[in-house]
Amino acid sequence: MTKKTLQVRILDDRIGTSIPFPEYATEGSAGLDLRACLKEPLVLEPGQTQLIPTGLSIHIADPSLAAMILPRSGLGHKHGIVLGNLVGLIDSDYQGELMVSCWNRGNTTFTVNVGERVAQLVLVPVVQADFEVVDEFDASSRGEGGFGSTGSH
Ligand SMILES: O=c1ccn([C@H]2C[C@H](O)[C@@H](COP(=O)(O)OP(=O)(O)OP(=O)(O)O)O2)c(=O)[nH]1
Ligand SMILES: [Mg+2]
Repeated sequence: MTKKTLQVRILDDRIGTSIPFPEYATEGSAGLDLRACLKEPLVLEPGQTQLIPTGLSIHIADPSLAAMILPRSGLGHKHGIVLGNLVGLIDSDYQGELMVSCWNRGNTTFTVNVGERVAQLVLVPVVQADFEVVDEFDASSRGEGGFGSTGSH
């Protein structure tokens, strides 16, 4: 396991009191659940998308890292609550509030309660590319085949 110390700012004084500070739910958890730092419950009608504040900002600072905001499987599978941007990518130089775009892709109304865990944050390694422009690539066994070129079995 790699551990990393991240700077975090608490932007809402309910974080750490009535709304728990994010934590890894188990020793093996990859994600930290992000909670809806709302003033009041938010009703999401089918098809609606709302940007939900988390009350937190992080500064990853290290360009070899990023954070991803991913849906929670229970909310997504059972209630159709996923992310309006499908996946959120947090740049290492972003210092603003972590925001979660919640999309009700289901066909029933869903109420997001104050402090509810709406998504999860995963820290991931990043490699920035230096592009070397070439005329041709060394041959590979796949070549230009894609989009099902290897068949369906
Ligand atoms: O779910 C998300 C996605 C992004 N962000 C923040 C962090 C990220 O670093 C910044 C910009 O995100 P992105 O680059 O994906 O959005 P953009 O539409 O390209 O905006 P920008 O022009 O600011 O880069 O917005 C969030 O808080 N939540
Ligand atoms: Mg961008």
